[in-house]
Amino acid sequence: MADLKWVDSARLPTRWGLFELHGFGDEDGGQQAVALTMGEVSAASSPDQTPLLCRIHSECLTGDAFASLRCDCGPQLHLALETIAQQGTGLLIYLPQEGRGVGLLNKVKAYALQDEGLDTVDANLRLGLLEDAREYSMATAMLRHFGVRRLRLMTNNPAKVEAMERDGFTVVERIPLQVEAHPENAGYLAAKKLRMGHLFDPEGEPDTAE
Ligand SMILES: Nc1nc2c(ncn2[C@@H]2O[C@H](COP(=O)(O)OP(=O)(O)OP(=O)(O)O)[C@@H](O)[C@H]2O)c(=O)[nH]1
Ligand SMILES: [Zn+2]
Repeated sequence: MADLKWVDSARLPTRWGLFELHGFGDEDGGQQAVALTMGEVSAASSPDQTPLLCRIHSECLTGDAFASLRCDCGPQLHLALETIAQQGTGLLIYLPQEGRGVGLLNKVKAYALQDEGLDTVDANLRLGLLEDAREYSMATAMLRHFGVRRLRLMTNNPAKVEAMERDGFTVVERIPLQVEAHPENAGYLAAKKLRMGHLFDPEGEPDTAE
């Protein structure tokens, strides 16, 4: 369970517009994370609170920073920020849970196994790791800081919706975050759909089914 506290906030101009960057950390500095907001996100925790457009993004160094085509993370991150900017209000939480929570070096090992033919799930299992080791207590701590209870969550992953609901948040709407597929990530996207239950079409058409 994360005991995250707000540390400070600063302006963050981006190509999509001006965001505010909020830093959070625990007492001993062992856990750190940031969130970006645009517009007025804090609201009273009333049952009829206007739901907030949110993205809870899992860190992916290769996709987010190096524009890797092995996954869809970089374009999803950019699309989420663009969508928030278009709507004028929203929150992006950037969680330090590289490699679905198994860490950067394990992800490199998993990629090496995938280069030999395993899919993204079997590669983790072969390494003795969970297929998805993420937990969302840092995200829920940040949502509570902002007073957000009701979300319009940008994700293709039903497990993320369930995790938020389990923690007492209401996901009023799941907004698909589907980006263009490439030959390099087609297998990865198909594995996420078939083996991890992600709600999207690997051919490229958004799947809005709940
Ligand atoms: N272990 C492992 N992690 C991966 C792999 N490819 C991407 N990741 C990590 O997966 C995380 C992103 O998860 P995804 O499964 O792509 O998507 P999601 O966050 O569950 O769902 P969306 O909300 O729709 O993006 C990031 O932390 C990536 O670093 C892989 O092949 N193996
Ligand atoms: Zn990625």
